[in-house]
Amino acid sequence: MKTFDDLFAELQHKAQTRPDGSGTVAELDSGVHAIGKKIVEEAAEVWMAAEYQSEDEAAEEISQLLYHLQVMMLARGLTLEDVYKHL
Ligand SMILES: N=c1c2ncn([C@@H]3O[C@H](COP(=O)(O)OP(=O)(O)OP(=O)(O)O)[C@@H](O)[C@H]3O)c2ncn1[C@@H]1O[C@H](COP(=O)(O)O)[C@@H](O)[C@H]1O
Repeated sequence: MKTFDDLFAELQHKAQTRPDGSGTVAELDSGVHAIGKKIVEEAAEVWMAAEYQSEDEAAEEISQLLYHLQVMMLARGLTLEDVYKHL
């Protein structure tokens, strides 16, 4: 099973190698403003799923929010350590 750290390493690699067809590369190219809007959209989906949908659906929405947060970290040049030091 993929962990948060595994996904971040995968996304870092995608950002560096920029493979064709990568949604991550496309999202990074869309910029911080667009990524921020995606985070807000996904956060709302987490809220709605947590209130009205199943546990699995809520978990899926949370995974998508975590993904977009990682894309934002990459867009801003942040590492896992930069974030973890605040936990
Ligand atoms: N974990 C994710 C992941 N979670 C969410 N998403 C993106 O978030 C979208 C989900 O949003 P919604 O369900 O709200 O669907 P949507 O609003 O219709 O989506 P859009 O129209 O906005 O694309 C998906 O379409 C993906 O674009 C993800 N995209 C990629 N990953 C993983 O990231 C890695 C790299 O992916 P690529 O860069 O695409 O190769 C792979 O391991 C993927 O599994």
